[in-house]
Amino acid sequence: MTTPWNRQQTSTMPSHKYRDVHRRVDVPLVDRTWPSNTIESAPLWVPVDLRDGNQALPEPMDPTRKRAFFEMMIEIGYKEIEVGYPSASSTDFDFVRLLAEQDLVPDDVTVVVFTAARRDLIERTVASIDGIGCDVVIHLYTATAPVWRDVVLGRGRAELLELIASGGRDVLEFAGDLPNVRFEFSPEVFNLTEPDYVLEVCDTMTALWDACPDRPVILNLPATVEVATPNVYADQIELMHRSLARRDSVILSVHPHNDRGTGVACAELAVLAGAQRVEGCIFGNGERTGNVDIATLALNLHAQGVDPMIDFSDIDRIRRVVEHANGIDLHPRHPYVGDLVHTAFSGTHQDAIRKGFAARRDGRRGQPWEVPYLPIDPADIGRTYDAVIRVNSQSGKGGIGYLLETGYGVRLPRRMEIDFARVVQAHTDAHGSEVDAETLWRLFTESYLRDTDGSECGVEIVETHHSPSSVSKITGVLAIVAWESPDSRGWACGVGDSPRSAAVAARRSAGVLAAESQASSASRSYASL
Ligand SMILES: CC(=O)SCCNC(=O)CCNC(=O)[C@H](O)C(C)(C)COP(=O)(O)OP(=O)(O)OC[C@H]1O[C@@H](n2cnc3c(N)ncnc32)[C@H](O)[C@@H]1OP(=O)(O)O
Ligand SMILES: CC(C)C(=O)C(=O)O
Repeated sequence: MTTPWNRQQTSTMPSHKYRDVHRRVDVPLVDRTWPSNTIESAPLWVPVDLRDGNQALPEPMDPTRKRAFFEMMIEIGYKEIEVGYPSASSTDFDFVRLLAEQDLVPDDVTVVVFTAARRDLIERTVASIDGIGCDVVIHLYTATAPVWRDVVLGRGRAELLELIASGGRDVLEFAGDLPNVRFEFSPEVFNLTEPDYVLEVCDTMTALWDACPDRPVILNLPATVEVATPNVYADQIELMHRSLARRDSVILSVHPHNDRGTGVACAELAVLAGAQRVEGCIFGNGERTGNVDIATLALNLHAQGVDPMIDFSDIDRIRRVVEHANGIDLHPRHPYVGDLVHTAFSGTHQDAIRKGFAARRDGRRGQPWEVPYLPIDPADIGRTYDAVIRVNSQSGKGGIGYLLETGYGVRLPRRMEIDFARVVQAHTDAHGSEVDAETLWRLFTESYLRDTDGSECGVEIVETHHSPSSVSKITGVLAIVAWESPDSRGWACGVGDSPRSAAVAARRSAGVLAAESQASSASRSYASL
């Protein structure tokens, strides 16, 4: 029998065209340890925006944009930066020359230059770093996965290994004697390469380049096109971590892309599995759906109490530089940096955030951050609390009260908040749009602070209280109003069954009091209520 819960879904997608990655790559790891690990310190970060990010842009960066991006990366603390593919274009080559000739790289920063395993390209790459004063990594790559071997490069396993080794020898010939140069190799499409073959290739390179603890070789294992769930990548990395020769002379690096939307998860699990270094782009620009977002990775660490060692305390400035350099705007929901990521529109979330803030004010200040719905304190990354709560038709009294309180210093009592929320709901239902604090204040004034003929009554509600228990015989709502005019200033209170009637009573009383002398009204103290 067909019931609503076992109804057959209809197949319309040609999914039979694709093979599960397990059928393409067998990862022989059964005793994986990464699921039990935790990340306790930041990996080495390497932004590749100026190379991998740049090669994905409709309009690659000009020298000015590249330089601004590079300088910003240095300011916020990156110590190793891939600066280009010098043999790709004169712009890329000239940028590396600019860094070399104008000595623009601080002593404690290493630059990475990228090249395919082709002698002419390697020679030009080495020419680009001639005379540069800083440390340099020459990053050699060749794809190793079967489809690339067969379709793109037209070489079998042994022939391709020889092509790569020959590139490695060219690197040694041109740059082996340069004391400030180290080497990196990437088996492009590592994640779709047979584990035994990629291990053979990597071990060949570390032997050829004589990896040693004083001059370690970087082996960078990319998920060039993300094709599997992140646990598969983690298994692949752990297998390499445990199998590589000269492991103590290898810096194990990862380079995830984000085709399945899980680049961040891949990088995090890879670090659990033994990766020491992560290449990616700040906010995740890059080929197709992007390189892994190393800003998100860093702030994820921050959010779990681990210092990311990169300064994101002014995230909006970083964002402006990145958007300008790439010519691509960030999504308003982009993790950490998007315009809307610290904003709650919905009522129950606003209520919880407001209570979370109040709890911190009331004594939890020094304690670990635990404000509902806000994974980090927006102030850590230079954001104010202004946008944390915004009001529309999905909002409730908590959010409305929060905006009045932060915008106008008016703290409404519970019953008055409930009453006023109805007024606001009627407004948002009628208009459909968001209301800002100014509009809320106008609605509030119109509802509670105007006389029946619509004229301003010249007083302002500064505070209202719900029947304080210390005041016997008063039931209902107490409203306090204040006024200030050239002749007098003071405050008054009123009691009523509803917020509205309390406000009216307070205003009446204010009207009387305002006529009295300032001295006599000022002598009434809060406590006497
Ligand atoms: C995953 C990645 O991000 S890899 C980096 C990709 N980035 C880029 O390609 C950006 C910069 N590239 C370029 O500007 C150009 O491709 C250049 C200058 C490097 C080379 O340009 P061209 O000489 O015109 O070659 P083209 O790009 O058309 O083709 C690449 C050739 O190199 C071969 N090749 C590709 N990758 C490699 C490699 N890693 N090692 C050796 N040879 C390679 C290809 O098989 C092809 O050879 P073929 O012409 O014999 O078929
Ligand atoms: C070759 C490597 C580093 C790369 O850019 C990739 O695989 O995406």
